[in-house]
Amino acid sequence: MEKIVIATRESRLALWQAEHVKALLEQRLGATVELLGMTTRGDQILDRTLSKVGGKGLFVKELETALEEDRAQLAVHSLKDVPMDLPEGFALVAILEREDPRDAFVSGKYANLAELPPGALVGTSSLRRVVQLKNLRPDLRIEPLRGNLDTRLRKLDEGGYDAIVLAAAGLKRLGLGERIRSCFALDEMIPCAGQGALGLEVRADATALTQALSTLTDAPTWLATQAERAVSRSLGGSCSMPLAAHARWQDGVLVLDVALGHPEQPERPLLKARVQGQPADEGRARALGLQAAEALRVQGAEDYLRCA
Ligand SMILES: NCc1[nH]cc(CCC(=O)O)c1CC(=O)O
Repeated sequence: MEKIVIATRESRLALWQAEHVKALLEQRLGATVELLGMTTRGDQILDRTLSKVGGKGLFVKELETALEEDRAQLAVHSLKDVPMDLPEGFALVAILEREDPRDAFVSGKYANLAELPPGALVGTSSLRRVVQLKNLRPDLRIEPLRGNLDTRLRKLDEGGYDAIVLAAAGLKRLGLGERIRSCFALDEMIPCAGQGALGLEVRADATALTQALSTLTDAPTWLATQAERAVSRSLGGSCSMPLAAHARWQDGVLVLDVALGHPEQPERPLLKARVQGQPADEGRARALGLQAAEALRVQGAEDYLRCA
């Protein structure tokens, strides 16, 4: 196989993930691999919430341009940052085994959410986390928090917040696991679709590379994330939608938990559903996702989504 160039964002987490995939390609495929670091629009815009400036696609577009121009052959993404439908000409060809998918509670003074005093200030810019936090603790004040992981931790340490909520996977990958005071249970703070998993994207016409990379896919993660992403896709998935979808394997059964909050009135009740099944292939995993989306519609999801 010829040399593979991986296009990657330059945040510490993105570089870690690209290096991780580089090592995997070298070990498992005997490939020669180089990294091409680049800055995306999503990395540059730090003063506004992502949902207001164009959503998930902001982190992947520059990488796709590099693939298009053949400056790189592979893009490594946090799956949760990848739009539900890729632009024409690109394909998600492998999904690697998932890290811890949970959200983490990070704080100097407090060990968990229950310990926070009334009216405490929590930092997060994710609408999904906002609606679930409000549902668990209506008294909390929640303020925006953006930037890469190091920036967010610094803002906490400088005293800007009583606590912040971050993906456990990112912290663990960067060796910052000791900053986690506690993890939320998977059904009280349901992760977003794809959280903790890595997705490999190539040009749709890269047949040989697609074949080689597909051997790296972790089948249980692939099926679980297909179910999760189908929920988002069905409901018109975007960053401006406070949607949580997480599927986990329990004794051979895939249990999919979903929750939807109101994007402008986070205090409105969460719509929640759980569906389960034993999908043997991608199509049936997606069908499980559609079933969960339908369960949310029955509860009035359309009404919540109208203003999004
Ligand atoms: N939205 C940014 C982002 N994209 C991926 C991760 C962490 C790693 C992962 O979930 O795979 C994070 C940080 C966070 O949400 O706290």
